Order: sequence, then C-alpha cells, then structure tokens
Amino acid sequence: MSLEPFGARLRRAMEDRGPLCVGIDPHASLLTQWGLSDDVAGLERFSMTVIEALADRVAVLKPQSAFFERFGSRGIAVLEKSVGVARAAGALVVMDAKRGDIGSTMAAYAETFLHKDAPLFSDALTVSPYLGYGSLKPAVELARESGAGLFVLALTSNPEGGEVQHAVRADGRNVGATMLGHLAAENAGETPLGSFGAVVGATLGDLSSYDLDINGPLLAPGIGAQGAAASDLAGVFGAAVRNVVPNVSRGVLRHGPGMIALRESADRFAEEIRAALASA
Ligand SMILES: O=c1ccn([C@@H]2O[C@H](COP(=O)(O)O)[C@@H](O)[C@H]2O)c(=O)[nH]1
Repeated sequence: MSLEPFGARLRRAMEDRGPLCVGIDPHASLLTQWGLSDDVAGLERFSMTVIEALADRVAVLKPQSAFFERFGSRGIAVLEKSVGVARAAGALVVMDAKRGDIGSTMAAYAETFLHKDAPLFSDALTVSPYLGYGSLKPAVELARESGAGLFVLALTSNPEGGEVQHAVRADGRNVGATMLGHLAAENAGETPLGSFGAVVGATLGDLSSYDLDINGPLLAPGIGAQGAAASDLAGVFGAAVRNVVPNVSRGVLRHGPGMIALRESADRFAEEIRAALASA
C-alpha cells in the first residue's frame, strides 16, 4: 500500500511542528568538534544523536548522503539505519542525494530512494534537473506511486549556481524559472500541497521576479552557516513563504554533542522562523 502523498504529509507536519528542516551533515570537522572519531563509529554516534534529539520535534530531517557515502558501504549502512530510525520517530526524511542522470539510470536512482520497499526509502529525495527536466520522469512517476516527493534544484543557495540557473533560454525565461514552471505543472490541482518541491536558497535576496507559486514546498537551505537568517525569509519568498521549508544544518549541529543544546538551538531557529512567518 502506498503512503498518503508527501505534500499532504508535509503540510500536516509543518502545521503540527513548524516548517523547520534540520540537516544531518556529519562534516569531519563536526565529528572532531563533538569529540568523535572521523570513522564509521563516529558517524553513527553523530547521526543517532541528532535523530534522538530532534526527530520528535522538527518536521523534517535531511541527511546529506555525501557525508555517509564518504565511508563506503558501512557509511551507507549508517545512512539506512538513520532513515529508518528517524522515520519511526516521527520525522519526515528528505534524502539529500541530488541525483540526476539519463532517464534509464534515473529509474534506478528512483528505485533506490523512492520505491516503498527499498532499504533507503525516504519521504522525499533531492534531484538535479540539469540533464533536462524530462530525465526526472521515472522519479516523478515512482514518487507518485509510492506517496513520496521530490525536491528539484531550481535556484540553489550557492553563488556559483547562477551561471546555470540564470541562463536565459530562447523563450526568454531563465533556467531556474523553467524548473519552477515544470513543478507548478506537476502540482496542479493537488491539495493541500503538491509533492514536487523546488530547492530555492534562502541566500538569494529578492526573488520577486520569479513565480514561486508552484503549489508545492520550497526547500530553502542557506540559513545559518551560509549567512541567511530566518528574518530574511519573507523578503526572499514573498507570499510563497507559507510553503517554505527552511533548512539549517551546521547552524544547529555546531551546538552538539549535547542533546539539550541541540534541541535548544533547533527551538531557537523554529521560533525565529515562526516569528518571521507571523509578520510576513
Ligand atoms: O542549494 C542548495 C542545495 C542543498 N544544500 C544543502 O543543504 C545543506 C546546508 O547546510 P548548512 O550547513 O546549513 O549550510 C547542505 O547539506 C547542502 O548540501 C545547500 O546548501 N544549498
């Protein structure tokens, strides 16, 4: 049996817990800072600590796959355990793996993360559309079938993203806007929220020249370590701010390894976000 669509599950979680997404990004420097070894044991302790501290209070946890893949198959085993434990504890899990390839290979990535029986099944997956949006079709189809979601890189938080995403097409629209248009079409008619989201950086300043009304979630990394703040959200996203899922990774994780300090940090960001949305 497939799950209720991701968009509906996410909207409920946002209403119940607030929209904050905390990243599980076990940087080597953070492992050291937490007094952990830079090995699989340290990785597992780090990830389980974050999950135990936060999975029952934030809407979304976002493991960054790269930091687990770094340790090979045993790192992937920790990732698999993390996804299962976090989901069982009540958080939605967005797998940040940014997959993208030709359609036939994309189908295998989709099986890996979006098939309901897959060991790494996640509530949603980040994907790259830069082999053409159409190459993501197998992931879109399997996500629909499983009740999962996607977050498509549209306007990323890093300064280098513009050279691709701001490139102007023959029809006058830029590439980022084109991705937003595809997502709006995917989500048309869905209530209370579509399952096909965009990644749009909180670092990007005024985005009023973009139509962010895609009837889907906007995953917004960049708060904390990359310099954006919760108070920037209304200015960046305008009316679309109610669909924003702000991500903070290092900004929270740097307060570990104590669980109370992790919780207090996440609660502070959640409160700042709540205040920013209330005044928007
Ligand atoms: O445009 C993007 C897309 C993804 N990310 C990811 O989000 C987190 C941000 O971590 P911070 O420590 O809060 O900077 C990280 O996993 C990135 O890979 C992004 O930053 N920007």
